[in-house]
Amino acid sequence: MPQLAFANSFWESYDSLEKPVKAGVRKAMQKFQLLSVPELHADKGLHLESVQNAQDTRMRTIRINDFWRGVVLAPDDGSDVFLLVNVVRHDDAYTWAAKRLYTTNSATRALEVRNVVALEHLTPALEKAAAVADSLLFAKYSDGVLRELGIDDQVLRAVRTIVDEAQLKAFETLLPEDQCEVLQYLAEGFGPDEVYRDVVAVRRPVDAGPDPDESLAVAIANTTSRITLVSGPEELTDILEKPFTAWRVFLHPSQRRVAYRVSYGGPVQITGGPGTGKTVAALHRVKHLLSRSPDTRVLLTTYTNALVSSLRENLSLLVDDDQALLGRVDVTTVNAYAHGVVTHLDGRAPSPVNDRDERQLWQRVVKQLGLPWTEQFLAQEYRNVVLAQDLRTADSYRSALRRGRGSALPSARRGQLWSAVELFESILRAQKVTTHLKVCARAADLLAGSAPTHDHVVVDEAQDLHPAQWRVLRGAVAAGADDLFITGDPHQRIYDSKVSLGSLGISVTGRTHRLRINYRSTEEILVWSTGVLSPVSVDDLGGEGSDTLAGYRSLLHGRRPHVNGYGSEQAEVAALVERVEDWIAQGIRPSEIGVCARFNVLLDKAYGKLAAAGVPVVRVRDNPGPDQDGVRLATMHAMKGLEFRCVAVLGVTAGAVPFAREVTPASVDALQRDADLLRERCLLFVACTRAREALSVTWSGSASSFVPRPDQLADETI
Ligand SMILES: Nc1ncnc2c1ncn2[C@@H]1O[C@H](COP(=O)(O)OP(=O)(O)OP(=O)(O)O)[C@@H](O)[C@H]1O
Repeated sequence: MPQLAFANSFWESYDSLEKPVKAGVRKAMQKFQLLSVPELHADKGLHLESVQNAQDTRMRTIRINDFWRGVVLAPDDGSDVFLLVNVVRHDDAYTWAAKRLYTTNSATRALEVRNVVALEHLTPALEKAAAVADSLLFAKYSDGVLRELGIDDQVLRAVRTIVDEAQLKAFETLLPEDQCEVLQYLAEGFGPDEVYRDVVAVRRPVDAGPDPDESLAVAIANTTSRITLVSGPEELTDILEKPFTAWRVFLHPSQRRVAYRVSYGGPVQITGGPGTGKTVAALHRVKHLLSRSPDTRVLLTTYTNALVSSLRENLSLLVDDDQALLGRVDVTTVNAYAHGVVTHLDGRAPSPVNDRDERQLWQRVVKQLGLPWTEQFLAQEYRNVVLAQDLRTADSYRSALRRGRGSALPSARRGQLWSAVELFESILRAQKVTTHLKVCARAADLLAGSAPTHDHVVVDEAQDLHPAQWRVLRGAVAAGADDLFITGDPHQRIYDSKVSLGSLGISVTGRTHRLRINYRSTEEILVWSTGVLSPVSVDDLGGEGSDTLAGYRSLLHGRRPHVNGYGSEQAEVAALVERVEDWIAQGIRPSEIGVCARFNVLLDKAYGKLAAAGVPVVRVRDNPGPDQDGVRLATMHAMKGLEFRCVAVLGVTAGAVPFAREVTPASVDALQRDADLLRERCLLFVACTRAREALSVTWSGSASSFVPRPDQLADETI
């Protein structure tokens, strides 16, 4: 019996097919499970036929129905795996198939595909232009070096014509995948050794022999990041009937390497820009950890309740709803976990106040003691120094290094400030309430005196955790191998937390990894959004240095973001309604559209106008389930971790982004002011990077200074 495999190009086309065509695909695929190879060739219904003038003699098409054909790569070397590569409209199928050539990469040994006709056609003319060009992008790499990295003759010829990154980009859809990735890394300035390590070594089978020309079946088996092999009829039905979620099956080698490494000696940190699949890597790690032993317990944390729900759903998808496995994972926010620990071990549930009440309490303290500071300053000092360093006495506060604070506090002043802390805490006690961070501090104390609750902790959205929350996580698991798996992006820090992981007993030295390929947004959206952050640098996740987005890119392309100012808020909202209606008219479901703003006031207006135009709308804070219809409305903060096909960011005005009230005046604390401004900038970055295909950024009056000017952006977005 033959075997069947599916290429990622197939899934891209399959997902958008109409139901009857999908049924036709399923019927055709079943034949590959039932018939022998000669029977397949003879089957009238399947009509497996070769393609005229095909560059790859193994190309065949099969009949799906009168209008659609499947494109299949059939083995001609005695091996028996058929690869379904695409489903294309009847008339286009033959031309599509005729131009493609599948080859085995000499370095990675994976199967790759190129548009061989386009490459042959373009190269000679480009060679002429290259002969008189001032410089060539890959001139400093010898043929030998490039060949070591898997570049073959035809690609090498094309490579020698490339003058700049824009030309490389134009080649991207034509080049074989692994070779293209090698070239992209080299173009980004990574050295050949790094590229070998990150692109080749992670794919190359450990037992790769000297001969790269093995059978098609072997090459297919080597291509796990782009091809799925189906083992039997049940698996076939299963994967063709469920909505295909590529992330469950195809991991980039860099994702697979971090998620499925058998064991780490201690805490491990995975960073990467928005949409690089950090959450996906965290979910696969949980799956791996669960498989290690039948009674392992895993704590999986994220930042908001909305993200907890989506993590639960996705984990359930990943482990095929296996309740025995799911029963061994606690998915929660750190605050909710800490609350549970305190309730359980103290025997009563704490009552944390919300941020607004906490501010009011500080106001009361300022008034009562006649202090020279604002309530904002005190709240920040309490959060960023006292709770961050877990200072419990006046003496420890007096001698503490106030890292990140820009205002000097001499000893006498510190005494005065400490009396404010004491008064604040005594009011909390008198009212029998507490704060979320104090619940965390209590939980960490309790955990220190009891057994760890879990065998492994996996932390997603780690960038915003406060040291008090890290202490809880540290206490949830015994220090040692595979204790903490941490994913986060310091460019998406939108709350005021500074941490030094090392000082909290979480040393990731030698165990840090970075993901660079964005699977969510188009390159056009990424380039624009990274322009928001380009004037600044951010601290890394562990608080030991700075982080960068070098090498961060997307393989997807689309339209440039729509960026526009309006004369009034009314005009801006009216334009939003039109835009949303336009997206819906293009076939985008309302639930695939996200609309966000800095404040609820503007969202309320957008809600009213959209609803009045007959567009279904829901608020993200009302936790709509995945099946609930309606455009999603959320504040920028609530957009964290979410994604939508289309995103409109409203109200990006000079007065709202940054929001002056959230920015500490320089006269109060200059360092805090810088941190606040950075946080506001990151907030806009987070909001914009939620978009998959279309992004609109608008304002009324004057634009936020964070909106990149055209001259601050790379060429292709202008
Ligand atoms: N290997 C993959 N193949 C296909 N799609 C993927 C892959 N990895 C991630 N994705 C998709 O890319 C999108 C972003 O992934 P994910 O949410 O894990 O990124 P992230 O790095 O956690 O993002 P953010 O930091 O912005 O929250 C999701 O739609 C996810 O399904």
